[in-house]
Amino acid sequence: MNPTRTLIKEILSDSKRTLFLILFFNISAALVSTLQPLLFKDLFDDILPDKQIGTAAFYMLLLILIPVIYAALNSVTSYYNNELGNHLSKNLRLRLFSDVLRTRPSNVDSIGKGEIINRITLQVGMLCEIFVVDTLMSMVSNAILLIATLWIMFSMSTELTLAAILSFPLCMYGFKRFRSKTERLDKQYHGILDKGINYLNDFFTNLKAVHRCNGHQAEQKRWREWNDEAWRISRQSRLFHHVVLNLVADTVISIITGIIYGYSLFLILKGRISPGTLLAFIVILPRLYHIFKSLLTLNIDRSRMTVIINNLNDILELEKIGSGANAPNYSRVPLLQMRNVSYRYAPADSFGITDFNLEIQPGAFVGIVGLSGSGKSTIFELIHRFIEPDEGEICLDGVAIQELDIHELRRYVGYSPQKGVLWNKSILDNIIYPLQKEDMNEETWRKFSTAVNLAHVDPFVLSMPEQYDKQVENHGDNLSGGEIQRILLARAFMSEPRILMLDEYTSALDALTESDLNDTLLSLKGKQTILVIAHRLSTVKNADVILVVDKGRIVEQGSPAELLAQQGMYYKMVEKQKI
Ligand SMILES: Nc1ncnc2c1ncn2[C@@H]1O[C@H](COP(=O)(O)OP(=O)(O)OP(=O)(O)O)[C@@H](O)[C@H]1O
Repeated sequence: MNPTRTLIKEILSDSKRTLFLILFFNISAALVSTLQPLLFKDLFDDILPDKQIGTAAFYMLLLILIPVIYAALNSVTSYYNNELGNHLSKNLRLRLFSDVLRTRPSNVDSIGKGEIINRITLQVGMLCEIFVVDTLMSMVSNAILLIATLWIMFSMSTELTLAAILSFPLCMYGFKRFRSKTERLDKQYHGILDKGINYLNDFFTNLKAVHRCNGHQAEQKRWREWNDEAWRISRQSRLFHHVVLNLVADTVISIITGIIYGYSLFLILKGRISPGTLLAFIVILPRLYHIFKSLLTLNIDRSRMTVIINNLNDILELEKIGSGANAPNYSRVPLLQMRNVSYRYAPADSFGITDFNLEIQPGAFVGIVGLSGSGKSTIFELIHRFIEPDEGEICLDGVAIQELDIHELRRYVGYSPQKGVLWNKSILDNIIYPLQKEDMNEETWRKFSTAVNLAHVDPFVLSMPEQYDKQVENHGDNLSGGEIQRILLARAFMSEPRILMLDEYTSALDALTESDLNDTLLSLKGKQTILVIAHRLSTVKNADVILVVDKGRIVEQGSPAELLAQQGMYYKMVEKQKI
């Protein structure tokens, strides 16, 4: 099953009217265009020799009108082609985007963000253009035109028509051989564009680092290298498409046309065809070969489409996050359990989390501490289902988290991550995300007001001239680290989660603000479960329980006083942080 092809069929199934209109105007244009050679034949064989001046003038008028009508019919066809192409590209993009939304963020990286951007935008556009304009419609219109043209040709001279169509299998053989080469070149061409967009994406994310580290020359070199490669591939591809293919096709066609003209002269001399027939053939032959050429390049277009379709299949086939159907019980704070949970980021990694067993009582305030890279954030990533355990299970009130609706789970369990980024929108929009200002009602404004109070956002926002309307630039460049942390914290409070997971939320805060936020967490104690990862141990000094994680395992567990008395790892960390 090819998911992109199935999707295209699905989308086109509700465009039957447009498809019918395209077919109708195509057939009309084909029929109108075949009249011209017939008129020429009549004019030169009968009307002019008989000196029927009035009829000749009428024929001349028709000869002028036919191309105009043909062009008008083609314009209408193009309009509907365009409509169909736009309908297809819009719906393909919508569907691909919704698939990306349902994909685990780490899986998105397996293709690359830049690559996905390129595929969803440019490649979808190209696919629709090639598919609708060059392939589907070209196939239909050329097939119709071919039938009409051959019918007229046979009616004028069977032997000349047979000679003219002999060239078809010859060209067909020649073009078949080019298909694999086109496919390879197209794959390279799209690959290099993907790579370029990925690089630019990376470059703009690191723009400040480039300036900070004087990386101008290094980046100039990388960009030049990409351009050199892109130029080489694009040159090869264009040379092949425009020069080799066109040259070969046109040369073969010209030779055959020359032979046919010579043969027609021979037939005229023998009295087997009239000069009018020759004239009609002179008009019709280029058209016939144009049809042949279009039908033959269809093969090439199909291979170009295959490359893009395979790229889109990669996106549609990315593993989606499964969702259960159960809704969590918002009226209570749940018991959180991790039973024998193990997870490795990659098979070769020695650990992520190993054999983790944990039971967190409803309403507990839990501090999670440990050395850098010991696996603390991995716990939160597992609970929020960004990753799934290789072994064991995580339960809320005895229900495995996979059985809960994924969106409900993420509302029920709030998560403020260590490396959070802001949207380039206002501070208000960032806090209420995913709500929008126009969606806000009395209830959500109440939640907003509570959230900004709890996160101590007011003190810095109200001192700004634009206050909550202040626009965030470059994902937070115009705000301090501590301000960003408080905005993200307020966002986590907005959904009033039953479990709140905060990863290093005070790392960028001054001691006074940290102390205010510690008071906030104390005030929430018992009302919701709070899990806090912290390197600054002052952040978790009020915790009921401290978990000390080392190399993916819980090595110590107990109240701060108990752990201090044990004089183990926690004790050493506290001692080291004393001034
Ligand atoms: N997305 C990932 N892919 C592969 N390995 C990862 C990924 N994220 C984390 N790791 C690795 O897993 C281990 C645990 O990482 P984790 O982020 O859980 O540590 P941490 O205790 O939160 O560290 P820190 O205190 O520095 O934030 C580390 O060795 C880290 O390099």
